[in-house]
Amino acid sequence: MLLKLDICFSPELLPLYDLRGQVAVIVDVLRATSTIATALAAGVTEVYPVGSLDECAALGREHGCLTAAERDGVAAAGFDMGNSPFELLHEDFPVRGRALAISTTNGTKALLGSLSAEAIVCGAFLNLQAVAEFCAAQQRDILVVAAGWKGQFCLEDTLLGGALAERLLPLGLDISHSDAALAAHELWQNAQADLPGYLLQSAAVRRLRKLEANDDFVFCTKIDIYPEVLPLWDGQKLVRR
Ligand SMILES: O=C(O)[C@H](CS(=O)(=O)O)OP(=O)(O)O
Repeated sequence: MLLKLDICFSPELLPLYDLRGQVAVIVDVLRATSTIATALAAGVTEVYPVGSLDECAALGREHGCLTAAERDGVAAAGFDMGNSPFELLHEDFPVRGRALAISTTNGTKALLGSLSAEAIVCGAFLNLQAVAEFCAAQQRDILVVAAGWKGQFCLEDTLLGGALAERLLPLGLDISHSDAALAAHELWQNAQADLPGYLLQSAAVRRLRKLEANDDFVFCTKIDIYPEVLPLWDGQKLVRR
C-alpha cells in the first residue's frame, strides 16, 4: 500500500484530522523545532515542550531544567533563554547533559495538540534527512503539523512539508489525495533553488528581522546540518533518536 502524506496548516485545524496510527511531524522552522533539533545536537538530553510559562518555570525550579521561553518572538523575562538556536551554541553557556523545558508561541502548541499520533517527531530543514528516514522506516501515513503563526498559515512550515514529500516520493509516497500536500510540494519546487531568498517575502522573516534575529532565519534555512538528529516524543518528553 502506498503511504500518504498530508499537511495540517495550523494547530487550529488539528480537530479536522485523525492522527491515530499516523506519524505526526511537528514543524516550526522559525524557530521552535529548529531550536529543539539544535538543542539535542548540542547534547541536551531531553526536551520538555510545555504550553505555559508557569509550567516552564516550574520545570526549571523543581527539576533543574534549563528553561527557554518566548512570546511573540521575544524572550520571556526570567528564563535562561528565548527561542534562538544560537543560545544553545554559546561556548560560555554549556548545555550538554542538561534537560531543557521550552514554551514558545506556536511550536509547542502544535506538538501538544498532536499527542494522539502513533509517533511524534520534530522536523526542521536542519534535520530533514533524519525525519525522512524515520518516516520511510515507519511505513505509516504521515501528517505534517505546521505550527503556522497564531493559527494562520505560514510559508516556511508548509515548505518543509513539501521538501519532506519530495524526499519520500521516490520511495512510493502518495500525495495525490491531498490538495494541501500537492500545494506544499509545488511551493517547494519553486523555492528549493534558493530557500532563504524565497522566504524573504514571508511574514516570519519580516518579524524576525524586526527583532534583529536575521541570523536565526539564515541558520534555520540550512538543510541537513543535523542529518542524524531526530527529536522523538517518548510519551513525556522529546529525546534524540
Ligand atoms: O520565536 C519565534 O520564532 C516564534 C514567535 S512568533 O512567531 O514570532 O510570534 O515562536 P514559534 O513558536 O517558534 O513559532
